[in-house]
Amino acid sequence: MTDARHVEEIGRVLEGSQTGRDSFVSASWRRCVELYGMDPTRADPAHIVTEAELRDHRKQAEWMIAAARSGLQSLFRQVAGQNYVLLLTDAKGVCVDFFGDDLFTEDLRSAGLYLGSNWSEELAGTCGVGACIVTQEPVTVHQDDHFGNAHTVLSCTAAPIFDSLGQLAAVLDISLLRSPTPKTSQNLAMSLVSTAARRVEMANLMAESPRDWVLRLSSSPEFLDVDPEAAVRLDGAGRVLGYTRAARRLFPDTGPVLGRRIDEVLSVSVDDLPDLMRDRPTEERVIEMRDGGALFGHAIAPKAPRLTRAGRGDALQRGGGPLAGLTGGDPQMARLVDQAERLAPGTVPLLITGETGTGKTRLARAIHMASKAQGFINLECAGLTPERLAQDCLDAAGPTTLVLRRIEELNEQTAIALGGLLDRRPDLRTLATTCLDPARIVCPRPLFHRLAGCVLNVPPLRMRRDLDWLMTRHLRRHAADEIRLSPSARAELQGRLWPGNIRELEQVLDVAAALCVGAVIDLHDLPSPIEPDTCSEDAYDSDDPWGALEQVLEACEWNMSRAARRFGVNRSTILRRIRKAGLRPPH
Ligand SMILES: Nc1ncnc2c1ncn2[C@@H]1O[C@H](COP(=O)(O)OP(=O)(O)OP(=O)(O)O)[C@@H](O)[C@H]1O
Repeated sequence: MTDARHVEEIGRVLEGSQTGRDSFVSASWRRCVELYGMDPTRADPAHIVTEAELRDHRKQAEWMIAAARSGLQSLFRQVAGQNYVLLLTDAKGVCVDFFGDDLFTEDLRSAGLYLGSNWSEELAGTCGVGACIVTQEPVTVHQDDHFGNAHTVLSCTAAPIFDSLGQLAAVLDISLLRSPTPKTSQNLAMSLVSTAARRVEMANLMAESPRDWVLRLSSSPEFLDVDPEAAVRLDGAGRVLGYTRAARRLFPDTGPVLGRRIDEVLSVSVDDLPDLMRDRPTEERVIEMRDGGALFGHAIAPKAPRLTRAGRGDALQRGGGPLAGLTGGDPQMARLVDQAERLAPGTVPLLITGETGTGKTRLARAIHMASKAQGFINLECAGLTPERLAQDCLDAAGPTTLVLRRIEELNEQTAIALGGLLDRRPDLRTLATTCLDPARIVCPRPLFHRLAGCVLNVPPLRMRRDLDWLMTRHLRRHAADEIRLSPSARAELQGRLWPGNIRELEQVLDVAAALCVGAVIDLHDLPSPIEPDTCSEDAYDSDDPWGALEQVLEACEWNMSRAARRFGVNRSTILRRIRKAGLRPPH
């Protein structure tokens, strides 16, 4: 349609004619002229908020950006290569997160499709985001559905995202710079964006609710546990604390639902929740609906106060203890902690291996605390003389833990003296640490075997899945006030290689906490990453970094972009390497 015909059609709609447009489009055109005084012939430039305003918008939408990010990433993966761009706007229409193809950056900028652009109807005229904010429903605003001539090449499909109190929180928009003429060509986009918005609401509700019951609902038993349609959050008395949009539609229309008991709005009571838990087959977890239909329910019980590790059941039953606090659920660390807990009370000498800063000494201390030994001697092997060794050990009587840091640095005389000391003092239990592969430690073999009764390997930070937990815990413990990381700073840190491991992480966070103004550490507050350390050894072999591909992918939960950042390559290289290595993501 030419510009003149578009303007002429808007004129006819204003006079009350039906031109075959969707009614929400005609209504929006009328508002554009009559309420906002807009002129469709004028090609207004995109409305971009200032840097400072954008920071404010992003800050207020921080929780939503964090909840939406992985949903947006997976949606962007689904449409990759098809020229779609994804925008997440806040409830005011300002774009606070953005995914687009770098190849089209210029085109996207000139169409106003980038961070900070304001797509509210009163500024941008009829458009996907604006219409979605007004109608609070998913919409497609296709080509000349747009009010202003500047936007009639675009096709925008947008779905609303609601917070758990039922308020509009954000809009997820998927836009095309060039699209086929029929509007129906965007039906698939509509389905994708609506599904993504539903999942973001679900993720947000789950993240808010660790101490509450969550009842997830689905119309099909097959999808109940994997991709439910709706969810409600309940307190211990069964009162509704929050819900997703789809759940709200299942409740009666009359009056507010928040604070009411679940049995007043659905045919299920708090006492039924245990019967709807995962140990029952999905098809048995039926909830009769008042209209005669049925839904399937999945009740998730409140989490116990803080589960720090995903270890084995029996290990969990042994409870907290000094070792449990070493991991936030990383599977490798959980196994290590489990082994350490079993070995700690005995007298077997342990050799703790791992790159610099991974926490070997910290593990040694925790093992000592979980042991029966009373005395604790902690010695650095570099420069250690036989006299100093003898002197320090003389002072300790009774069962004593002797930590020998960096055993590879022990000189020959001290190694001989250590052998003699261990002969004389059977109550000394050694916990030796090393950055080297045990096979490369130069030390008399008899002594080596006396030190390495069992080898415990501490994983490097880049292989750990509890990086988020470590960051949050360090900030909480060491930074003054309530300092948090912005989503972009967190994403940047998640992508680093951490050659200095936890020690480096702590330093980076301390620097960032000191530099940031206010309570949020942003990207520019982070010091640059340091070069890989020569002590970082075999696990990340610089001759064959791809040998660690599968481990890195697992540590990144198969997030290709994050893995790409860790290797310092782009996503397509990672994909090629995955194919070459014949790896498959876990289901
Ligand atoms: N599990 C953990 N949780 C939190 N902080 C940790 C953990 N492990 C180590 N750290 C912190 O990381 C830093 C380095 O730890 P540690 O000195 O034990 O490393 P290391 O492997 O012995 O290093 P090196 O080999 O260079 O001596 C310390 O500040 C320690 O408190």
